Amino acid sequence: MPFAQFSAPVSGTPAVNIKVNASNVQYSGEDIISDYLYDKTVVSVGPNNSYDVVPKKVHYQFKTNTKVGKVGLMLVGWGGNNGSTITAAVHANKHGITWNTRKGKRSANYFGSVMLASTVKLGVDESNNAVHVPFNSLLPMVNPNDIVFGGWDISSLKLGDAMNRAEVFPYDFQRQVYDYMQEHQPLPSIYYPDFIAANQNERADNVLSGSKQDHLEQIRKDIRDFKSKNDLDKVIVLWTANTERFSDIIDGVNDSADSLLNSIKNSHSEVSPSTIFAVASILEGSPFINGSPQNTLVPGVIELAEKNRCFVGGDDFKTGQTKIKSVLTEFLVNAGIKPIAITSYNHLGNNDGYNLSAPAQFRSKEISKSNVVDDMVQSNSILYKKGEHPDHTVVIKYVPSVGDSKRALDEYVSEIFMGGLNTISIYNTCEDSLLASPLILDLFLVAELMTRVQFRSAENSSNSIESATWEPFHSVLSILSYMLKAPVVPKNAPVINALAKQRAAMENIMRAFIGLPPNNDMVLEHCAFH
Ligand SMILES: NC(=O)c1ccc[n+]([C@@H]2O[C@H](COP(=O)([O-])OP(=O)(O)OC[C@H]3O[C@@H](n4cnc5c(N)ncnc54)[C@H](O)[C@@H]3O)[C@@H](O)[C@H]2O)c1
Ligand SMILES: O=P([O-])([O-])O[C@@H]1[C@@H](O)[C@H](O)[C@@H](O)[C@H](O)[C@@H]1O
Repeated sequence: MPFAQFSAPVSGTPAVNIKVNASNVQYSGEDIISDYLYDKTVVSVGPNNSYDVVPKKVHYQFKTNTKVGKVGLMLVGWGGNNGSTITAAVHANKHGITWNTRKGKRSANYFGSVMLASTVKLGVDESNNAVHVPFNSLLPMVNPNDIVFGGWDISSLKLGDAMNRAEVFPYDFQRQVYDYMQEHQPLPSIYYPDFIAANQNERADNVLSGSKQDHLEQIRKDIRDFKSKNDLDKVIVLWTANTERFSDIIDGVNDSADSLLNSIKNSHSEVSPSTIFAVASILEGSPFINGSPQNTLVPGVIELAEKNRCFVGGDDFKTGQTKIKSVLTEFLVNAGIKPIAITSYNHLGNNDGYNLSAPAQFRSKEISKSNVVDDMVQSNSILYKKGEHPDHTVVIKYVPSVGDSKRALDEYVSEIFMGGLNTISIYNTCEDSLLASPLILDLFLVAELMTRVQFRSAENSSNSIESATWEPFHSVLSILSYMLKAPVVPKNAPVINALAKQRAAMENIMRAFIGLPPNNDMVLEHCAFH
């Protein structure tokens, strides 16, 4: 069977054509079917700290459809810094735009996207040297240059003017993409002032009237119209609008799918705009991803997604200060060093910072930024007693003059050998939107891939795997965790924030889809004398 040409990574590197020649992998029509033995080590802790360890192999089969199709991405908050930045960047990559800066000519790229600008070790060559390939070449993925953008904003600015307002790109770049961007007009959106900072009112000139049910039906219609107008095979909806306050979780209001749908019908005040977008997306069969910290994915949304076998993911893009925290804390704790204080301060001057200058919106961000060390701390009972954790403080200040060029200052104080103390201080100028917007692509690309994957397992059955039914992954896409500060996971699943573990999970799951074992870096080939 001629092998499907996977989409080339668009940053100018040549297309990579991976074909796995093994008895456990079949290329059948449009599908890649892999037979996979999942290694699981079951541990039983007995008396006197005795650990009984049983290695197990669980049989899975994965089926990945290789037909990518034409896919749309609808951004909520399209006219914001992230939304306008990613749209402009895709236009620039698509049209090969270069621009002049004080440091010389610059070309479009996708740096900062783990799928498009990072590599994975595929295996070793005949001399046992590692062979690395672009992450997105492991499986067929959307070429980002082909993404059809759409979306909503409570601000009516067209995307060219929104890009100008964002002040992220230099003039020589903006002038070259302006006309492409002005073709994009955000659709009117849902605006409930109670959920975002009052200071956002000044830009809210593009809002829907009517009841919450009217809003739900309008957003659903917008998704349908966008899909048919652009002749799309599927649409993914991603929230990159302002941070909302948390919604109270109330029995009978948003604790179940039925109660949530009923609350929307009754225009209950506790149903947020982002939750209505999530419900609309799910009812239209479009995956919904939350790039902000608020609890959009209330229990009613999760249940609705599960009932409709539709994907949801979130929360809050993990970009600069928090991404480093999820690496540094893992390094310290795994080195047997005990962080006792983590102080994260940052100031920024963009509209996100303006919105976060309000207490309720800051609280949402404080929560998502504060829980990121929990799994690493809880993994080491030598350093931390049960319930013990480092002092962890998050401060965010709004300083208009720095604009999108957020400044992050962090201090890590740790207990080291024999009562010593170690202090690590970091000053990080994170260009907020240039770090966050590539993650919009990663969330989109991985979520889209997952819509084409089914699996079956015989783990909890005495029947053969062939008699098991193919099913999609759980609706809550925890595989997206690497891109998110506060990963939402299926009920009873562990929350993993350690960045290296998150990346390894994403890589090894995709390797399993093409029948390859997990990467382990043991390099035993190089351990012999001869
Ligand atoms: N580095 C980053 O930029 C970064 C990192 C992590 C998370 N985030 C989060 O991503 C989100 C967007 O960040 P940004 O810098 O683009 O912010 P932004 O303020 O520039 O953009 C948000 C946009 O959403 C619009 N908006 C607000 N409410 C809306 C609604 N109900 N419907 C449609 N549009 C609405 C606003 O008009 C604005 O254009 C924020 O929640 C932010 O906290 C940003
Ligand atoms: O860089 P990071 O910590 O991942 O995330 C950022 C925060 O540091 C910043 O305070 C906030 O304004 C941005 O929206 C973003 O959330």
